[in-house]
Order: sequence, then C-alpha cells, then structure tokens
Amino acid sequence: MTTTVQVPTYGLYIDGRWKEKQVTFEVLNKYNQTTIAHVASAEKQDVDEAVASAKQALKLPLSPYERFTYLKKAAELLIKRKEEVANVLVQEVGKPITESLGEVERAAQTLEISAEEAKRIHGEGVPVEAAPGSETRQAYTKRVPVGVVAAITPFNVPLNLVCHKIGPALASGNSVILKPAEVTSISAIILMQIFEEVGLPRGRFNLITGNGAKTGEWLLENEDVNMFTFTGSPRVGKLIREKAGLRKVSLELGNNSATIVHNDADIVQAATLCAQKSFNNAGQVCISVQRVYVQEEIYQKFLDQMKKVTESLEIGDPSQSTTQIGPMIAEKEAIRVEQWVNEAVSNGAKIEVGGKRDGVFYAPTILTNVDDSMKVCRQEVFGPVVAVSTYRDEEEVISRVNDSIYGLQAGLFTNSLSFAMKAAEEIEVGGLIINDTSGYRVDQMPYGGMKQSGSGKEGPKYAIEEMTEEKIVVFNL
Ligand SMILES: NC(=O)c1ccc[n+]([C@@H]2O[C@H](COP(=O)([O-])OP(=O)(O)OC[C@H]3O[C@@H](n4cnc5c(N)ncnc54)[C@H](O)[C@@H]3O)[C@@H](O)[C@H]2O)c1
Ligand SMILES: O=C[C@H](O)CS(=O)(=O)O
Repeated sequence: MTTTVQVPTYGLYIDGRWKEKQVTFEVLNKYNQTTIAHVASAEKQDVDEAVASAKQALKLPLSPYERFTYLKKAAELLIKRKEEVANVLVQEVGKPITESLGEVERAAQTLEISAEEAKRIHGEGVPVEAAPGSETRQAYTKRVPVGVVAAITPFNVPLNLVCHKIGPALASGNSVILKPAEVTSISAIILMQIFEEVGLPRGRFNLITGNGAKTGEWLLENEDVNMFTFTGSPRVGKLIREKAGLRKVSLELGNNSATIVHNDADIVQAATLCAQKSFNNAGQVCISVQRVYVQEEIYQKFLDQMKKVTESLEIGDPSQSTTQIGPMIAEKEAIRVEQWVNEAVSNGAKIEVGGKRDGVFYAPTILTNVDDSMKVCRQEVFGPVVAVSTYRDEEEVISRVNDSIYGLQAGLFTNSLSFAMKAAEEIEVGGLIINDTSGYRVDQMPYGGMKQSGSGKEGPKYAIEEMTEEKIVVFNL
C-alpha cells in the first residue's frame, strides 16, 4: 500500500485575508530534498495591495495596551504550537530539533518582550524655557510610528528573526509587510496564521512571499513604504540602502566573527563553547565563531579540547534529538564551503577535524596554519568551518580582530580585567562578549553591527527606537 502525503499550498496574506496564487514555488525539506509546501509567488499588484492595506490600517490607531495584548497573545499561541513549528524549522532549514525548539522559545520571548516594550514607549521633557527669550515655553518629545515598514528576512533563523521585526514594528504602532526568505517561508506563514487568530486588525501585518529580487524591487519602488528593516547578506543590504533613498533603513548583515582566548582563561570552558558556537545550525549563524585567536602558550591544550568536542558532534537527520549538526541550506552552499576549505589547504592550511562534504552536509571543520588573508578568515564562511591561530600579545590580537570589513560581535575569554577593558574600548564591534564567544545573544539586548555588518539595532527596545520618529511639541504658554 502506498501512502500519499498531502503537500499544503499557502497563499499570500493581504488586508486580512488569504489570497491564492496560480504561480507557486516549492519549499524543500533540506535533509531529504522532498517538497513540503507550495507557496504563493507574489506579483507587483499584490505588493502594491499589501502596501496600500498597511497604509490604510494606520488610520485606525491601536493603543499601546491593545498592541501589548495582541503581541502577548501571539507569544502564547506560538508556545502552544511549539512542537509543530519546531518540526517545520527542522524541515525547512534542516536545523536540528533541539535547536529548532530553542528557536521557537526565543521567538515567543521576542514577541513577549515586544509586548512589554509597547507599554514603555515614551519621550521626555525638554527645558526649552532655559533658552533666553523662551521663558514662557514648555516642551516634550514623543515617539511616533514611522508608518509602513517593509521587513525582509533571511533563511537561517527564519522565525526568531521575523519576530525581531514584526514584534517591535507592531509594538510601536506601525503596520508591516513581511517578505521572508523563499526557502524557509513556512514558519513565517504559521506566524501569520497566529496573528490572524489573535485578531490583529486587517492591514497591520501583511505577508508577501516570492522571489526576493522581484518583491524587493517592488517594495523599494513603492513610495508608501516608509522604512525598510532588512536582515541578510551585505550584497542585498547595500542594494536596499542604495534604492531606499531618503527613507529609513535598518540593516543587520554578515560577519566573520572572532573570539580571543587569552592565557589566563578557563581553557576547557573556552574550547567547549568555541566548538559549540562554531557549528550551531551548521555554522549558518551571523555570529558563528569563525576566527579563534588563542594566546600561544595555551594553544595546544585549547586545540586538543576543541578537537575532542568537535569530533564528538553527531551529524545526521535533524529530526532526531541526538543530532547536533544537520544539512546546510543547499548543496551549492556546501560545495562553496568545500571549495573555500580546499583553497585554504592549497595555501598551507591544515585540516585538524572534518574537511569532508557528503552532498548537502559539510562536516564540522577546524583549520589551523591559516593566514588572515585566506577566504576562510577574511570573508563570511556561513558554514561549519572555524580557523584557529595563535597570537603573542594583546595589541597584536586586537589589531587582527579589527582587520575585517565586518564588526558585528566578538568574544574574549580572559580573567584580566585590564585586557577586558582595553578590548571593550578598542575592538570594533557592536557587541563584545567577555568570557563567552561571539555567538552569545539573548533577545532583549541591543544587537547590530559596525562597519559592513550593518546599521541600526535590533532587540525590541532598540528596534522600537529605529521604527519610531522623535517628535517635539513646544507650547507657548
Ligand atoms: N546580522 C544579523 O542579525 C544577521 C542574522 C542572520 C543572517 N544574517 C546574514 O544573512 C546572510 C544569509 O542569509 P540569506 O542567504 O537569506 O541572505 P540574502 O541576502 O540572500 O536574503 C535575505 C532576504 O533578502 C531577500 N532578497 C534577495 N534579493 C533581494 C533583493 N534584490 N532585494 C530585496 N530583497 C532581496 C531574500 O529573498 C531574503 O528574504 C548572511 O550574510 C548572514 O550573516 C545576518
Ligand atoms: O544569524 C544570526 C542571528 O541573529 C543569531 S541568533 O540566532 O539571533 O542568536
């Protein structure tokens, strides 16, 4: 007997209703490459309808308490569907189930923090009366929504990074059009279903799925979009910045994250955490540990421990609770990583662990004998590869960490307060994590990079600042 598995078809969500489309694209299970959904391909007219609906929705303002209530309920409903949504992440990303469950929990927290922040948006009194001639005046500021926000998101953390945009946008009174990554659209569709269920007024949250370049272009062409909030590659980020003109843009882009391990650190803890945070989600994390700089006196002990942890990682079917490393998002990405590693090896790098590809899987790989000019150090690998090298002193390592076009986060293991303080002053990143790796993030913290890692911050409180304008009101009494 053969069993036919029903593949669901999903539409767009515009102006409070689902809209079927003739033309769809397939979302694949990244482990076995089977089709798990047919998803609507938006056309220009759909994008324009979504923007018009979002603009119209702003005419019925929501109070901060109403926004709090919708977001809080959405967080609760997401937790109720935790297993189902985690299984979607397992399939559409190839993310191991334990990590996928963690992403759903974090996404719910992001919505909950956004809900709480909705009640804390405030301005301040401004002492204009202190200016000569303004003695009879009084003033205060208030934060007002930017209006229509277009949110464009990447494949690697497709639920939580969507919540980092939808949560603050709705909390601050905006309406939003979401364009998720094509290859991982299903979790965003489920989130849309959840917001429909909580009864969010129509037009406040619209979902457009389809080709990134086309929908992106149509959103950018539509002058009724007031702000773009983008997470993804520097290539697309630059394009959005160029085309957005005078409109607000927030960009969360790539990194080649460094972590320093100094000679006074807890070596076992540092090596264990570095191994874990180099290979989470098969290294497809923007703050994944990619460059490790180990003080030369402790190098061998550190490397031995990091190799031991890495060799113990279980690779395989992401739906199994014992699996720690799943497939990459596509075979072409695994091939690219393989080529970069091979190129490094042909220039003198040594593979300590891994270095093998099996279809869409790339084994967790530690490289030594690397040179800072190699692609595996200089560019963003976005795969399960880490380059470990030595340094002599604080000055040298800080300058090597800073020798990058990126600046999202870095880690530093040390018990030296003076080194930690020096690093905090001198390392050019949006976040420096002491006694943990570059890969540490919780959702309430400000998060965003310097240099080509982007501009603007996420973390609901900080994203709300990006998604609102400061207005001053002056009274002449
Ligand atoms: N800094 C952060 O917070 C953060 C978090 C996660 C991922 N990232 C970065 O994201 C990248 C990987 O994600 P990706 O491969 O999905 O990125 P990507 O740039 O290829 O795609 C991101 C989104 O942009 C859309 N897009 C593609 N072309 C477009 C265009 N011309 N105009 C408008 N939108 C377009 C895609 O459809 C997708 O929704 C890495 O560089 C990673 O570092 C950064
Ligand atoms: O890919 C980058 C993510 O922002 C890191 S995290 O999943 O939010 O920790």
